[in-house]
Amino acid sequence: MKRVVIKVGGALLDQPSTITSLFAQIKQLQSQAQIVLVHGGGTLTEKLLTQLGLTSEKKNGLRVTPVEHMPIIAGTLAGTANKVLCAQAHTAGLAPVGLSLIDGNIISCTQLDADYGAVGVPQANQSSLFEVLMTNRFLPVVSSIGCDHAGQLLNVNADHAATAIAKLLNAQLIMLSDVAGVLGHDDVLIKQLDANHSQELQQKGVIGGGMQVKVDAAFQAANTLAQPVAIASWNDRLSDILAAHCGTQIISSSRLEHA
Ligand SMILES: Nc1ncnc2c1ncn2[C@@H]1O[C@H](COP(=O)(O)OP(=O)(O)O)[C@@H](O)[C@H]1O
Ligand SMILES: CC(=O)N[C@@H](CCC(=O)OP(=O)(O)O)C(=O)O
Repeated sequence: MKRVVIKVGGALLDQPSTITSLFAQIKQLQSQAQIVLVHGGGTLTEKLLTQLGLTSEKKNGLRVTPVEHMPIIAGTLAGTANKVLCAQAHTAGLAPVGLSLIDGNIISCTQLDADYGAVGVPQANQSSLFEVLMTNRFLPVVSSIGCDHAGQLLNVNADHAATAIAKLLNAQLIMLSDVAGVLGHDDVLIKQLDANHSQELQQKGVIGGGMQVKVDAAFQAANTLAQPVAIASWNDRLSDILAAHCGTQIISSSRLEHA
């Protein structure tokens, strides 16, 4: 059966009707595909850190994470964000199983760089837990909290986590966010984006912040999987995204060479 990894940004948590619609579509899609949902929670994390009087800086789109912030970040991502989504999936008649990257040794992580603190770089590791769950029609709902060899909790960007999971499962990857896809000059939606065009737009600052991280992660996945990755809006229909009728298709280098 075809496999699809769907990544949703954490701002989705503020859109209850969109969550309801998305889970209804996931339920339908489960008859044709094995699905894993990977989620972020950046906005929720930011809100709680601010409420606690802590400042949080982003560097190249990644949250610099002092080790002492990790209990709060693990709480929002693997706790609140994960459980709210699982509860909504349950209400939609799905059978969610909330996981982090640590569970079942799905993804191994190393620390990115001391300058970023407890930020992890994820790598595909072991798929057996996913196989068991998906074969039995459970919906894995995965947060981007990982750990290193020594057991230190790490904050992994959720786009990076989704890419590692798509590679692990050799799955089609769909990244859903609060925009129609990658926007070019004058905010016009780019339907197909190749590496050269992306580099040009990044240099001009047209693609920036969180979208830069997402696009780079999508290229990594597209190149490894040798198939396009979709970046689209969570208001688009999943069937339309899978048919490449909306959003941006991130095109792998190998596709270009063979085009
Ligand atoms: N060229 C671009 N096209 C679309 N969005 C962009 C672009 N450049 C920067 N962005 C910003 O990136 C955001 C999406 O990234 P991010 O907030 O990290 O998403 P998510 O939390 O869903 O992973 C958009 O809401 C937009 O503000
Ligand atoms: C290292 C890093 O950047 N971690 C992210 C993890 C959450 C995330 O990626 O959430 P979204 O998908 O909603 O942006 C963060 O702390 O915001």
